[in-house]
Amino acid sequence: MSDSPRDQLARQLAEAVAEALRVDLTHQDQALLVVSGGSTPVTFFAALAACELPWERIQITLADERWVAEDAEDSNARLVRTHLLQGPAAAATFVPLTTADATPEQGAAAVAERIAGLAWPASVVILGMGGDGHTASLFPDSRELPLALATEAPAVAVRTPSQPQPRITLSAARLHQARRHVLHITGGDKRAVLARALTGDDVRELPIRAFLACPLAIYWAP
Ligand SMILES: O=C1O[C@H](COP(=O)(O)O)[C@@H](O)[C@H](O)[C@H]1O
Repeated sequence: MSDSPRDQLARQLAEAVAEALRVDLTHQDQALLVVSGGSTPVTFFAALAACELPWERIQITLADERWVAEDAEDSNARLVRTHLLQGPAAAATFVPLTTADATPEQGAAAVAERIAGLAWPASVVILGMGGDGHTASLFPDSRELPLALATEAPAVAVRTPSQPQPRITLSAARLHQARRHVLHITGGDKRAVLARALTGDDVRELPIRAFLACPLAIYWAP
């Protein structure tokens, strides 16, 4: 791996996540890791896959997903399979957020049941963030945002005008069920969005605000 600040950050995050999983596995049989999709986590996934861990005792799921086929270019599950579930890490149990149903509304109940059966609280929830302040698929312009912020259901189907595909997201309540929360972001633009989020409290304007008090460990590089 090269030594750019983003690569260094990815390695530091991977080491911290691996250590958190090891600590939790000293007192529980299975540990759950919730990861985000998008472009930011690729180097982190590769760094985590290289860590020595009892992978067969680790469950991995996603914070959110586009309702697309698992082998689609923009599938978060595909990203996880390609970059994280490699080598010994392939022994982890990966729980995707899509079903064969045509829409997320049709598949949400089955996904919710699948998610509820995992080893909560998660050891770590790793969130990403978009330039609009969305995290997971909690988008400011989504009609389902108030539901996803308020419901106790594990997963919510989401339609978002700014996004080409329908999506499914873990609810804010479910994402809160973790021992540790991390925000993994890069670049000056996202730093500025985070700074704006820290100075206000309207969660519907910048949904990342729902997690700022978790507490949230910030992993940022230029
Ligand atoms: O759409 C999504 O975007 C965010 C941020 O992605 P990035 O490409 O800017 O890193 C991501 O956290 C989320 O899981 C994903 O579905």
